[in-house]
Amino acid sequence: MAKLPQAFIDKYQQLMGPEAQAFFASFDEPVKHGFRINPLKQSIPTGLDLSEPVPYAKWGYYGEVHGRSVAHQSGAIYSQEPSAMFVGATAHPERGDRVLDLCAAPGGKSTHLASYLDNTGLLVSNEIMKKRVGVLAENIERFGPHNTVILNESPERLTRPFAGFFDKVVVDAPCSGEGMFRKDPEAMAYWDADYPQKCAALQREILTEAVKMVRPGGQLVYSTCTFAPEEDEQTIAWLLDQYPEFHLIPIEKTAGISDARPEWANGNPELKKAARLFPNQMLGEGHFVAKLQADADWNQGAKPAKPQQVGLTREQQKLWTEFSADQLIGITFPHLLTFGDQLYSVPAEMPAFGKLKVERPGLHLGTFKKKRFEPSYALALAVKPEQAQHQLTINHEQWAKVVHGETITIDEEHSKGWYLLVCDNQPVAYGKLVGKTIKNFFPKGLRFQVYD
Ligand SMILES: C[S@@+](CC[C@H](N)C(=O)[O-])C[C@H]1O[C@@H](n2cnc3c(N)ncnc32)[C@H](O)[C@@H]1O
Repeated sequence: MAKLPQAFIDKYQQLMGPEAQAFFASFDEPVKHGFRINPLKQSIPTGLDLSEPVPYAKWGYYGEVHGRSVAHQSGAIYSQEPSAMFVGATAHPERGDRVLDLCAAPGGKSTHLASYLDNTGLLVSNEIMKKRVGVLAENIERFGPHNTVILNESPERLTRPFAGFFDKVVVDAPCSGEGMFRKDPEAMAYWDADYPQKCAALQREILTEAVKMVRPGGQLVYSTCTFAPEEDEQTIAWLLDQYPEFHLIPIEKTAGISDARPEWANGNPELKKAARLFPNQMLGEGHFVAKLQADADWNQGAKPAKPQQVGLTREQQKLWTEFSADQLIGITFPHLLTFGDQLYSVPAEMPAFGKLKVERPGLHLGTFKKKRFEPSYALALAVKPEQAQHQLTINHEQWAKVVHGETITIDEEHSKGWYLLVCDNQPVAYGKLVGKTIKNFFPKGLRFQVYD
């Protein structure tokens, strides 16, 4: 039996009454796993069990995929707990939208939002913690979107360049994590009876900044993975009070997802429009999700920064043009920018970076070396096999060597140069062929051993 904190038991016993027993019992049930397939990739990996779709989440399935599989490492799937999928499904960006994921690491919601955008519009994926932004960048680069900027900023410092800028702002807030108790019992060690109230104070600070970046008539999606009313209904009740220009939009609820509980806040019946995901009522760990729309006169007259200027030196342009003409088919990157010797494709609508802390100004295309261009791992994962002029299919054993940083040899000779390495129909890296040997360029920091 899960050893839930006594103060937690007392609190939910009082809030839920007879329903509390089923809620507590659900903490002894097995964790429900899930994954989403990546629509930005050309094909679905073979061998996945797609028999149990998550009914409310486009691309979502119940089940578990191994972290050291080709499907996972190539970004063809993203492992995500099923109730967390309800956040992206609720935000549901349209093609061409400008979207901000304000609290983004490790990237579950961002990759889902990128799936909807389908390489159109702009996704700004932000994470305040330096030590978490690296894994966010890794996960996004594996997923392969072309239109994503990754920042490492506080919400407050984003509000100037992005004033009234976004069609959709997602705040997947830091919270007391009660919905993590089953998956990660250590989350209970951080919890005490005052923790939800402390988190609620931080959530209000974050929301105060988030609303400044919503365009007139734009939307805000707020979510937590906790059950605490202080952080859920009460936070939204506070928001509606502070910002009468924002209104809750009803969310379609299926598969055991239920209305939020006005009686756990100030009784405002509007709060029912938000959603509660309880582990005893649906197949997932638990979440709270609210969707709000701003009035058309909200943030009228706000002035975001002008678009980022781009451009390359003549030598850089020549090297990139040669590389892309030789390597890429039907795929262009018109807004190019270098940071040092690193080449990036910057989404066209991105406001000027100014003094923002930038983890990735866009899709990393590669590195300019003396008189040559070296493609990046991120580019390999952002290209579909049909878009690659030169590719080599490798088998699982060869893939295991590539991700471990070893060279591999092939049977036939091909012309010397860069090849997109493809395993199970998924691009996995670029390699440089010399004779029958493929030199390894798999990033040192990401190397791993497939077999124990
Ligand atoms: C629930 S997690 C986000 C999970 C992520 N959206 C996903 O789906 O993978 C909340 C994030 O908020 C970040 N955070 C913590 N304090 C913050 C603050 N003051 N402002 C903005 N974000 C903060 C945390 O570092 C954490 O990565």
